[in-house]
Amino acid sequence: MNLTKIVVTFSGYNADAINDEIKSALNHINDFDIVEIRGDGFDALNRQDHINIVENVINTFKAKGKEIIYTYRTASQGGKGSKTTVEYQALLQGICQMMNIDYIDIEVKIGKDIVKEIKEVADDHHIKVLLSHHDFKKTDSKEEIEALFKDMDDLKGDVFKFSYMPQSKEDVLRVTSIVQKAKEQYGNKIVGISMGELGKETRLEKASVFTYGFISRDAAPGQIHITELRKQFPIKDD
Ligand SMILES: O=C1C[C@@](O)(C(=O)O)C[C@@H](O)[C@@H]1O
Repeated sequence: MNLTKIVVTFSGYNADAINDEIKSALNHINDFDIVEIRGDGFDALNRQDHINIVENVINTFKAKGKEIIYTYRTASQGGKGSKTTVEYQALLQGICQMMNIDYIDIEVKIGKDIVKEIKEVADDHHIKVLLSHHDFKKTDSKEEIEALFKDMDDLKGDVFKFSYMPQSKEDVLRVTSIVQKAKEQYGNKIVGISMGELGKETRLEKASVFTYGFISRDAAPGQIHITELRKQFPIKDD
């Protein structure tokens, strides 16, 4: 078994676009382990249409033995989501109550109390909590990233993930070394991404527990097609 799981991100903006991604993913079924549904991608749809898409993805890929992450990326973290904090909390809690997912992505900067309240609902439904932080402009300092992990640890996340935009090679190297160190400290639960062309190599490193790739179109700068990722992380039976 590989320690790094490949996550395919579905970033379609409506049912047709998601259906295309589903179809392509079914044709590449061995190239990924987990499906990430980006709920902010189809934020413009009404509640029932939103639920139908999520259910469709879950039903299709759970039957194939894949795990599911639900993510709603807010605009403040580089996503398309325009929900208020109150709406964000209600959406994530509702998804945990209704949907058979494995992980819920919670943006840690939303506020500790809100993270705790969403986590309570996730725990009740045996859903793992993936605490995330993104910055599409810069990379935080070593001290800031360490403080971020400390917060994620205090909040008892199952996975700690950050994705930063590098401005220099040093930013990329800082991310790589922090992921290694944090893995030693917290265990195999760290995902550290340096975005863009400059940071691409971080998506091929084995220290991260997940690596995110695309099937139809990239959901973040520097994302790699899942078939390329599978070459780096071949399926092993041991
Ligand atoms: O957090 C991540 C990682 C990501 O931002 C990336 O850089 O591949 C893509 C997002 O869909 C996902 O939620």
